[in-house]
Amino acid sequence: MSLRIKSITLGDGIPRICVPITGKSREEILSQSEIIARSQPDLVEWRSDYYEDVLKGESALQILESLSGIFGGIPVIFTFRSVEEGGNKEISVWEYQTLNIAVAQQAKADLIDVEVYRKDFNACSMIRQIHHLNGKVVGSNHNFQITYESEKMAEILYGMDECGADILKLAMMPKTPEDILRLFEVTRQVSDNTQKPVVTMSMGNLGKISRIGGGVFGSAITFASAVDVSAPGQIPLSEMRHILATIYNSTAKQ
Ligand SMILES: O=C1C[C@@](O)(C(=O)O)C[C@@H](O)[C@@H]1O
Repeated sequence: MSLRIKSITLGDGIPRICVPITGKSREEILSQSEIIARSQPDLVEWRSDYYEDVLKGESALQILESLSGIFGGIPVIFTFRSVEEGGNKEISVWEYQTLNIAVAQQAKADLIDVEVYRKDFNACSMIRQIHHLNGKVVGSNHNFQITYESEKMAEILYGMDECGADILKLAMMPKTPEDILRLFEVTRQVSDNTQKPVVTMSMGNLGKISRIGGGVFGSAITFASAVDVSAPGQIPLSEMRHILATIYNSTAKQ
């Protein structure tokens, strides 16, 4: 059920807070990171698809080298989010594979996000390659329009598990409060039936309750903003800390 990454434990009942880095240039990424590091979140996610030079030579690896220095003991997730799943930059399957494998080889990122249901892409094989390089994987899937039927959501999460992902993550957009209830139900069911941490969120304003309450149903990470949001509905880090401390009676840093 729980997974240890550096000094943090995921999946022990208290959600950990992950803050995204969304700078467009090297300068912006590093200055955001300095600010974020000062607020000491549990994890950070570098959303490399925001970075204008991400696909140029070794630029992404150079940024990761700097981030590992800035964040020290705070785990860093490397994510390239494709346009199809709500990201900012087009990337071919070949470029996506090359980039993620280069990041795994470099071994500066603690987790690599892999879009398990990307079209014409063998995610299971990529996950095996990343594991071979001693990397760890966040399997992910997103829909910014709708919330799938419950069965489909469960299938997606179990499919990531079968494929070998170390963390199973699903982000949906709710149209009704019932959509959020269904996401909670699936989160509870899947997290009870897998050894892996499950991470789910309902996005947008309506879905904010899932970012706060998802941990009660088994979601292991919640994303909060320190400088900029990387998805609709993210709550500022300082507010999130207070709310989580109240709900989970945790000793999380304030
Ligand atoms: O998968 C996720 C979750 C997310 O989409 C959210 O809704 O908080 C934010 C993304 O940056 C991250 O990669």
